[in-house]
Amino acid sequence: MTRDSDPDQPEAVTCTGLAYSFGETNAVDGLDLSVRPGEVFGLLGPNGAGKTTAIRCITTLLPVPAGMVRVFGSDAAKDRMGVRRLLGYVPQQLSADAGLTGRENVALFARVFDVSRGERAERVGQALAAVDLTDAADRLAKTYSGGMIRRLELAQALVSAPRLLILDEPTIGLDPIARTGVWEHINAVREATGMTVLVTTHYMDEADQYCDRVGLMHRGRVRALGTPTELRQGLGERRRAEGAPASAPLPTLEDVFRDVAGSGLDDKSGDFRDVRSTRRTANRVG
Ligand SMILES: Nc1ncnc2c1ncn2[C@@H]1O[C@H](COP(=O)(O)OP(=O)(O)OP(=O)(O)O)[C@@H](O)[C@H]1O
Repeated sequence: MTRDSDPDQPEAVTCTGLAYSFGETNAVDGLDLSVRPGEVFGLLGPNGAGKTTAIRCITTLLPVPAGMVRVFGSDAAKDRMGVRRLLGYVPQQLSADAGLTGRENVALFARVFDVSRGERAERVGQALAAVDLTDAADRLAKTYSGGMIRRLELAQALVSAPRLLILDEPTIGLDPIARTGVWEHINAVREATGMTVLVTTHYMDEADQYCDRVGLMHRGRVRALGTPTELRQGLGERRRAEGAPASAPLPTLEDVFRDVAGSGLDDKSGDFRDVRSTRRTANRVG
């Protein structure tokens, strides 16, 4: 799935030494990150690793107090509107309005993102079709399942035809079938448009299956970077060098993460924020 970079095209995202603190908490602490045009890049990490904060700096929703962020060459600190025009963002929080139909929800985003009046109806229809919601388009969003709502939010982000789609935990709280559905639609749009995708997730199995490259983030920084296979093979080789039998199964991405983050996967998961974000999604389903 990995695409070669075009040397003439700037990186989709470059973060250099990005830092962001909430009071005493260094949420992002010297983040270096590079996302190549056309790839699906997964930013992985436990609760509190700094993923959402980094994403919010990249989307210009938070300022860049230290370091540098560029999106397709545009500086997020100096050209916020220029950066915003390049991206579609699906936040963790609910962005669909339960009291509007699917079509009205997407049309609202088309207006906000300056899709020209003449093109609007067609682009809204295309975005809904891309996520397989044409038949449900004229039903109120409050009648949608959790997976349909996530796909509707995807359509909202896609209606402006972004070069970079940023998704924060797109499948949290969804059942396995709905999770697969969300990913299949992301991939189909990516294949059709060449769009770059930056996604955060806790789900190592999803990252392994769907991401071209992943960055394992822990305590505000990327601690390991590569394709899922490279990272798994790298740990396997290291374990063999340390005496593991050659017949031992290839480590999983979760093994790699535990190796990088120590107990990081366990010590914060299930905390208040984790519960709150899962509940937010659960509320959508109800
Ligand atoms: N608005 C805020 N005020 C104070 N501290 C915050 C705020 N938002 C995040 N933090 C803290 O910053 C750190 C990084 O949080 P962030 O949400 O970026 O992590 P994350 O990796 O996205 O976690 P999650 O997977 O739970 O979304 C955490 O210690 C968190 O408690």
